[in-house]
Amino acid sequence: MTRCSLLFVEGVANAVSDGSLDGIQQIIRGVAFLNDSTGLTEVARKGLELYNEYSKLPDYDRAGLLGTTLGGWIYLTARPGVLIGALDAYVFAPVQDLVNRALGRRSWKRTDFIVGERIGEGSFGTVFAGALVPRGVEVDEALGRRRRRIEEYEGSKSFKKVILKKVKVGVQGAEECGEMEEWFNYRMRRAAPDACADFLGSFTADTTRGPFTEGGKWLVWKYEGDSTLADFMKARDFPENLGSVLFGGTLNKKDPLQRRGLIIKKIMREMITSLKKMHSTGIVHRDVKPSNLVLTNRGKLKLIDFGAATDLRVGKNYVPERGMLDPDYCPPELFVLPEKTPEPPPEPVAALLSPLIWQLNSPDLFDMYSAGVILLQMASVNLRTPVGFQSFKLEIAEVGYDLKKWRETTKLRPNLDVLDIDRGRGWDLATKLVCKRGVLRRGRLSAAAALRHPYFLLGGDQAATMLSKITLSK
Ligand SMILES: Nc1ncnc2c1ncn2[C@@H]1O[C@H](COP(=O)(O)OP(=O)(O)OP(=O)(O)O)[C@@H](O)[C@H]1O
Repeated sequence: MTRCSLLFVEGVANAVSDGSLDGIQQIIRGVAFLNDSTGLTEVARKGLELYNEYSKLPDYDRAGLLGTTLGGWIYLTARPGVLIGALDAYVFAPVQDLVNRALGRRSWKRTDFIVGERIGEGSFGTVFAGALVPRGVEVDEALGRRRRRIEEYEGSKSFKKVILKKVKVGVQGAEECGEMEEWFNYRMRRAAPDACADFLGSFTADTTRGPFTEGGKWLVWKYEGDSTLADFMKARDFPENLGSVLFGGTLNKKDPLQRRGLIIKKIMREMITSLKKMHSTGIVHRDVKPSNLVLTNRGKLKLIDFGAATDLRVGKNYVPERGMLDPDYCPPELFVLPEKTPEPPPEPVAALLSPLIWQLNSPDLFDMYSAGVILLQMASVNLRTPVGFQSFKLEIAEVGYDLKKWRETTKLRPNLDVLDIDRGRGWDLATKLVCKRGVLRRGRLSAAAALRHPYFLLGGDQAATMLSKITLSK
């Protein structure tokens, strides 16, 4: 073992100090020696043989091979990550499936849930609040009592509130959208679980009774919170109404403008951090808006509604010329990829091409425009009214999506003081998100670049969050 470590250390030192190939050979020998001593020699021997073959090559060929391997590695690990994508598809997804089965998450049935009030309806599904029936409890299936029954269970130990989405039956395309949303939720749960609502799985109704239709599919999430960002934004006291959820009482002594600034900054940081995680795995949400950001009781913003999302790592849910569902937050380019981009090829080919597509088109910038519009809306009450928002859309289009020009010419007289504090860093960020793309389809900040913007650097929101945590834990 000591000899093996010595070989290793020497090898690494040589390889690092003079970049010598002998150093690498020495490392392999170290592995071989270790394996010898444990009886597992084969892999290291093969490595050594390969290396010997490689070192016999003329210098020119060696450099070529090294260059190709390095280039291949960079390509395969570049965004959106072909290599990690292959691991995800062939290793992580089957493992997730096994774990779900073991935990019973994939084998839900109709009688596991109590369906409560209807809280929303989209184009392909109807959303209900509900609860998981506590273990060992028989559900009384009498209709009309369901809503009351949720509250009846509320005090019980294993009570768990859920959100149920009923995929519409007999509506064209609804079934396909349901399948897509399920696929994206599983994918997001593997890639960025803290960025989205906790997806519990799905079930198919076995009979037609109450809200259930035989054969109809239902998707289930953990109930993350009572309100979305849109609900908070509708209130007159926004953003103050989020102060205690996000920071406890730590902002109480601050100047009101500074307080509003910190709340908005924290929301932006949460939203853009989630977008960064999602984009780094190749997914573009395509429907980022306040009503698709749910606020948990712990003050975390989570993304919901992946019905319009597209995974450009494998071309999932990408249909050329299909735009965004909600035109209010849609960027001027309308589509994530140029309209002439063809239908995606089969998944493995699409995956291999994805770094190229990503580098050429930066599809993630699509969501970043929506994030910028949300920032403006949070900053100015005039842009939160339906009439004001519609006027904003017309005015910004008229000035070619140049936000600075819009501010000089707008008739809305928006109060954007909260973006002007701290030497106008918030306003500067807004101008770099709400803009047209340049000639190379760039020019708008990506999520990673936005988080490096001075607006977020040394952000007082982080200090206040820490302070609120310390205060709470006392
Ligand atoms: N996990 C969750 N926790 C709490 N509330 C949720 C959750 N998921 C969804 N909701 C609530 O349900 C509403 C509708 O959900 P969702 O946006 O997924 O459905 P939809 O059918 O696409 O509706 P829409 O087209 O109106 O967006 C959300 O606005 C939110 O209020």
